[in-house]
Amino acid sequence: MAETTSQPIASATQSKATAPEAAATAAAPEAGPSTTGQKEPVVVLVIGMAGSGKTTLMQRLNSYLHSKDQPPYILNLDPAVSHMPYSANIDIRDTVDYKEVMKQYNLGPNGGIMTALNLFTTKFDQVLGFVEKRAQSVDYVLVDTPGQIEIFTWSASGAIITDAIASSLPTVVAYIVDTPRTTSPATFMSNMLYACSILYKTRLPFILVFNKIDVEPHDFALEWMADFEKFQEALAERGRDENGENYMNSLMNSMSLVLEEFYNDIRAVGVSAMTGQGMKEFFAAVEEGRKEYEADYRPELERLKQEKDAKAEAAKQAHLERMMKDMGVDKAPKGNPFGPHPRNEREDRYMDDEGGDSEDERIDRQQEAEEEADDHPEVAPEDDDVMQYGGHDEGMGVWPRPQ
Ligand SMILES: Nc1nc2c(ncn2[C@@H]2O[C@H](COP(=O)(O)OP(=O)(O)OP(=O)(O)O)[C@@H](O)[C@H]2O)c(=O)[nH]1
Repeated sequence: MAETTSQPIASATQSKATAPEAAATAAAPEAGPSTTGQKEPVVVLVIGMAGSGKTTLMQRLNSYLHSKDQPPYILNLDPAVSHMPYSANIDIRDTVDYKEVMKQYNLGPNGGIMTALNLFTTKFDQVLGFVEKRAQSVDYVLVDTPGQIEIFTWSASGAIITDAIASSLPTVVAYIVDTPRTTSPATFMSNMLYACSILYKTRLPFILVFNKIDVEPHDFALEWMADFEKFQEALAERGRDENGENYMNSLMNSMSLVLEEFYNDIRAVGVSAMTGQGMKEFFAAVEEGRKEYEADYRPELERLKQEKDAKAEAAKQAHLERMMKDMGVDKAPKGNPFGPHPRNEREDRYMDDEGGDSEDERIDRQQEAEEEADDHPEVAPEDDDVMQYGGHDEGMGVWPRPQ
């Protein structure tokens, strides 16, 4: 697997902020410290519907960071991207040729992309190794995902990649919205429900990125998110189908609570990947996301890890106990290493001679022996035989005793 150095292809365009998000007040991009005291980059997972502008935004973010002297580390996970206006450090296309995959496995384009991603996932530990090696020298890791959003968000490989990245480095999801195509209330709601489902699936800090604000400012979206009645008014006006039926109303009402909760949880920024508007706000939101990761996600990750370790330990113990039971030693009385079955002669001897007595019994036996010795000092000690043939005693001369 090859690793290359990313280069800015377009020049960075400094822009004025257009949207009055709270994020706008934050400073220029600055990667923060980890709880371990080591510098860690933030991973930005760029996810969005086909055509929302992910690749163009990746290029814009790349050139913006280069202009700030903070070149990012870039991963491209889209095997089907035909034109990539920036160079990635790690590109899935260098590892898997999705067209070849289509041919060999007799698949259509989506199946080819999905299988290519699955194959790449088997190598993802290596990819993560590369990223971790560069963790000290970069502030941002940008990840472009396949255009067919569901291939990444609802596939096993997408989940494995997301979890692997998020358990290794602070990670933020940037959900890209094609703003000009989202002005209809029905499309807006569908897009928000999709974003909501990704938030609840990944549980990662989330940024709604309204792209293409050079064509359509995203004020309407912010208003709908802040004031649900305004959204309902828009829906009443524009949500009718060709027969004049407002088919979305009842669905909207039942979804309203879910979405209100969702809007409370996320931050939204407006950007233009084309002109470079909103970059500062975007990176301020990423910084907030990093803090949220440290405050909420990482402790939860640690807790889950401890829980998993405890479960693994319990499973190990249960396995051991089962094994002991199978061997018949699980209910062995204390001091009897032979288990509950009737003891044979050899085992009896062991128990009587050395292993079977408890500490108290041994002390009693010792006392009895001492009392016996006091009462009958003329009786030689039990081990006298041994002394006769091998030892040396100063008072008694050299052994063996002369006969
Ligand atoms: N006006 C305008 N056009 C944009 C902007 N961002 C992207 N586009 C255009 O939108 C189209 C799609 O952009 P891409 O970057 O290819 O979108 P994508 O999400 O990567 O598309 P897939 O690879 O199909 O998923 C292109 O024609 C871009 O030039 C923007 O901020 N403003």
